Amino acid sequence: MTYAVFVDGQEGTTGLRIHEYLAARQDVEVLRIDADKRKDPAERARLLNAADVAFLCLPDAASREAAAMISNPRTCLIDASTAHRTVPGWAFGLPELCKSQREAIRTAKRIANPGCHASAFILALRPLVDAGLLAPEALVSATSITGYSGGGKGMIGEYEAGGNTKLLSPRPYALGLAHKHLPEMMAHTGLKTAPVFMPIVGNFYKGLAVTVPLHLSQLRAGTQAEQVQQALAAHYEGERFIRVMPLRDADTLAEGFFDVQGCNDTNRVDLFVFGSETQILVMARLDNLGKGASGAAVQAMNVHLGLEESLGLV
Ligand SMILES: NC(=O)C1=CN([C@@H]2O[C@H](COP(=O)(O)OP(=O)(O)OC[C@H]3O[C@@H](n4cnc5c(N)ncnc54)[C@H](OP(=O)(O)O)[C@@H]3O)[C@@H](O)[C@H]2O)C=CC1
Ligand SMILES: CC(=O)N[C@@H](CCC(=O)OP(=O)(O)O)C(=O)O
Repeated sequence: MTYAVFVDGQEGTTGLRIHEYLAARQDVEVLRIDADKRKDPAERARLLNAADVAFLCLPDAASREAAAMISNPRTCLIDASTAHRTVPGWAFGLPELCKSQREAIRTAKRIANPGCHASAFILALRPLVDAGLLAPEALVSATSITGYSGGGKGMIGEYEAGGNTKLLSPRPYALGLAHKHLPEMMAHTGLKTAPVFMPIVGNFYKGLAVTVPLHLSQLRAGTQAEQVQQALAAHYEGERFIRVMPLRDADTLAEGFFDVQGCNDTNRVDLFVFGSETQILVMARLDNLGKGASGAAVQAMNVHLGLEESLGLV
C-alpha cells in the first residue's frame, strides 16, 4: 500500500529532515506544495486533507491553524510543535513511554511529537517514577546542552552567518525558568512539580544531552545507582531505539568527557547513569533532529500505520 504524506512547513529544519527520511521510501507518496503557496491557507488545507499522514513542522500558531483546517476524518496529524503535547485527544508520540503508548499512537488521528529536550528528560525519568524509585512529588533539576539547529532556520542562520563572537561560547537560555517544554516534562513523567530546567545552546549544528543530577537521598530509601540503571534497562528491554549503557560507562569515563553528539544521524537515545556513593547523574542523549524531532515523527508515522517501526530509520 502507498500512503500519501504531506509535510506542512516542508522548507523548515524539521520538515526538510523528514523529507530526507522519506525520500527512499517506496510505500510513501510525498505531496508537495508549491514554494510560492507554502503559506497559502487554502492550498495547505487542500494538501492536509489529501494526506493519510500530515506532519506539522511549523511554529505553534501555524500548527494550531493547520489542525483547524482538517475536515478529512482519515487524515492523521503528527505535530512537531509544542502546541498539542498536553492537549486531550492528542496522543504523545513517544512509543517507548509506556506499554500502552503504541496502541495510543496506532489508534490516534492526532499525534503530538515530543520536544527535543523533553524527549530526553522524559525517557530518563519516566522509568524511575514508574518503578517507584522517584516519587511524583520529587523536586528535580535538569540541564540540556543542544546544537543550534534546535532553534530552527532562524538560529541556524544566526550561527552560520559568523561574525558574532558571543555565539562561539555555550549560551544558557530560558533563564526565566519557564521553558515551553516544562508542561510535557511534567505530564509525561508524572512529576507534580516542574523541574528547574536550564538549556544551553552550543556552537555545533546538532546533538543534545539532558542531565538530571540527583542525591540518592531523593530516591526511595536504600536506592543505589545500580537500581537506577536496572530500572532503565528493565523499562526499555527490547526497545530498538533506546540503548541503556552500563552503569558508570567505562568508555565515557576513560575518555573523561561526554560526547553530546554521540547519537547524531540516528534515531537512537543513549541513557547513562553515573554515580558516587551518594549522588547520581542520569543522562540522555539524542540527535535533536533525529529522535528529538524528525526521526521521532517518522517513527510515530510507522507505528500509526502499523509498519515496521524502524522503517527508514537507524
Ligand atoms: N529544530 C529542532 O531541533 C526542533 C524543532 N521542533 C519544533 O518543530 C517546529 C518546526 O521547527 P523547525 O523546523 O526547527 O522550524 P523552522 O523555523 O526551521 O521551520 C519552520 C517552517 O514553518 C514555515 N512556516 C511558518 N509559518 C508558516 C505558516 N503560517 N504556514 C506555512 N508554513 C509556515 C516556515 O516557512 P518559511 O521558511 O517560509 O519562514 C518554515 O519553513 C517548531 O514548532 C519547533 O519548535 C521540535 C523539535 C526539535
Ligand atoms: C536551541 C533552541 O532554541 N532549542 C529549542 C528547541 C525547540 C524544540 O524542541 O521545539 P518544540 O518544543 O517546538 O518541539 C528551544 O529550546 O526552544
